[in-house]
Amino acid sequence: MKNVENVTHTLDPKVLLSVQNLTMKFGGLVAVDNLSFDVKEGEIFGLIGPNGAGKTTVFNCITQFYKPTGGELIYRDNHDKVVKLNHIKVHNVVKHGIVRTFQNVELIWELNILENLLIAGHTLYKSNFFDHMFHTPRYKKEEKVIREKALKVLNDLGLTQYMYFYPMGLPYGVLKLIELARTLMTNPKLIILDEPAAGLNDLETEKLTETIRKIQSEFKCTIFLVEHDMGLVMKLCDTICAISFGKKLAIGTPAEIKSNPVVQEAYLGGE
Ligand SMILES: Nc1ncnc2c1ncn2[C@@H]1O[C@H](COP(=O)(O)OP(=O)(O)OP(=O)(O)O)[C@@H](O)[C@H]1O
Repeated sequence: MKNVENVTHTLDPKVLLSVQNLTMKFGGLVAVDNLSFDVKEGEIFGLIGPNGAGKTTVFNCITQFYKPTGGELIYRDNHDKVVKLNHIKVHNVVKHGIVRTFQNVELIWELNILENLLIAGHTLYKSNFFDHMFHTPRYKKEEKVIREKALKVLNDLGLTQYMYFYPMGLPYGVLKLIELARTLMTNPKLIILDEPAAGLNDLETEKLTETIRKIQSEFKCTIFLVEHDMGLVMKLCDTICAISFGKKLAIGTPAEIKSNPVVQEAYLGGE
């Protein structure tokens, strides 16, 4: 029998992820309703909408945490292979170059920052249990490569000074940057950020904006974010898709979305 994870599909060369007629129902509730949009390779794409609009559900469908009720998610992976994410198992999504952060900081509090990054890099290991048990040359070589990568990522994001600190007690803004650093350990193509600026002050938000831009340009990643801070979304995103009750209201540049009367109505209720 053919393995469905290996079936190839077609996709416009400029597009990294194509969300096609995505629908997610929870019993009688339609959280995402026949939603379609494309995320272009290398862009910063924002998904916005009022509370309960279905934004997190879209994320959860892309990462296969939820299996969509309907529609297709077509994606060009880090081996340039076009795959249908619906066929990928949730634990294999990261191997295709998709990584996400959550609304709350999700670091391992018992490990220092460097160790947190090393753990995140484990998906890159090719060595097996035997290699790990007996610290074989293959294991030692991989350890060295992953450690060098972690040190480089920390340096590139200006976080080297925190390398041996434990997360507890570090400023929230720094923890958010460390989460971003951690996502880079899996060599991602698509980074999904769930409300990255939530809980940050203005200065921290400014630093976060800079770091996201750096990740886009220097690490050549595509960024897909959900964010309630409209200032940040308008400043950072190349393309914005606005949704309400799981349906698409509009898609376009920040200026187009800002001046769209349907989007204004959904946010302000026509006031
Ligand atoms: N696992 C679930 N079971 C049942 N209903 C759910 C589940 N997950 C989400 N929902 C419902 O789906 C709808 C969309 O929720 P979702 O969390 O995707 O919205 P959101 O746009 O991310 O909201 P917020 O901005 O408040 O985070 C809501 O009505 C929510 O209650």
